[in-house]
Amino acid sequence: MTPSRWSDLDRPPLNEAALRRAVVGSPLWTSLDVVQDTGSTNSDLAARAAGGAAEGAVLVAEQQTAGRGRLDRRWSAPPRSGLFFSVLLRPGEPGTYGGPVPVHRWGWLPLLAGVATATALSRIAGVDTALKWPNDLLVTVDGAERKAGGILAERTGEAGVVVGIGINVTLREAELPVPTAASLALAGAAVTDRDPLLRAVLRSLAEWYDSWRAAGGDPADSRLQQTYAAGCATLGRQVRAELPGGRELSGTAVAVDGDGRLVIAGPEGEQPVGAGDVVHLRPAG
Ligand SMILES: Nc1ncnc2c1ncn2[C@@H]1O[C@H](COP(=O)(O)OP(=O)(O)OP(=O)(O)O)[C@@H](O)[C@H]1O
Ligand SMILES: O=C(O)CCCC[C@@H]1SC[C@@H]2NC(=O)N[C@@H]21
Repeated sequence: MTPSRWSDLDRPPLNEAALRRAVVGSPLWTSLDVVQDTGSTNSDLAARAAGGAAEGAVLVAEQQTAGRGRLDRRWSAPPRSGLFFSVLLRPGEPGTYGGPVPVHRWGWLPLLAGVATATALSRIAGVDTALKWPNDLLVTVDGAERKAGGILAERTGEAGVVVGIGINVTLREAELPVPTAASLALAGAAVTDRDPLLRAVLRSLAEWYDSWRAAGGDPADSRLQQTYAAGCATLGRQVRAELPGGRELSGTAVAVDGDGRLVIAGPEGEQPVGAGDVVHLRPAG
């Protein structure tokens, strides 16, 4: 058997038809497509959004050749080794519960996606994840916190946001793109079959998005803020932020505010920083 046949056995394809049956028509999700190979699902879905795609479109790739992370970083992983997908949300359009969500609240969307993913992974795979603000999913492997997933939220048009989620599922140590990365398998996940993992994450995402919208985007009203704070590895830690203009801010991360910004308590008092700023976590201890 050739190596590629081995990896086929190891990493079966997603079952697009079954995923579609399970997901489309359930609350929020209006379409689901699996593509074999593309640059970035975030870029592709943004193009579809510009063409008028409805809220709730889901685009999944078996392989990405130009996966993107926050702050212009790359996201790379071997074909079928994880879940690489994007969803289209339209918080700027009126919804079931009334008017659009005010734009200043949209900073919560990547954090919401982190909470939804962490909740689902804990429930279905028994993996405990911590959230590194704003949107890294950390797992603990041999006592060290390592990144098993990331979220990239990008505005599209006036009313839309594409939320991209990357989760390392079956990557082995030798395949990790950076030594600080990890996978669910390395963290001892009980489930590494990507179909049920994806279904669980999408179900959880729909539930959290629904309650956030029902609360008009106020994270305090929808349990989101307290759930995020409880699962956030950044809070209580020493951080260093690089702000626009080359300024630096060091202090303790004390809260995440109503707009999703990290509040840092430093020598000059408390200051919120946004997801566009670079925040480094100082090692624990
Ligand atoms: N599959 C992947 N899994 C984890 N990280 C990945 C993956 N692909 C690319 N990366 C990139 O590797 C880097 C590692 O993430 P990590 O959070 O450790 O670094 P960082 O954000 O630069 O750290 P810090 O902000 O604490 O200085 C990130 O830039 C991330 O985008
Ligand atoms: O770590 C980060 O900064 C975010 C990584 C986000 C990766 C996902 S994979 C699916 C979607 N498409 C992309 O190009 N990026 C996101």
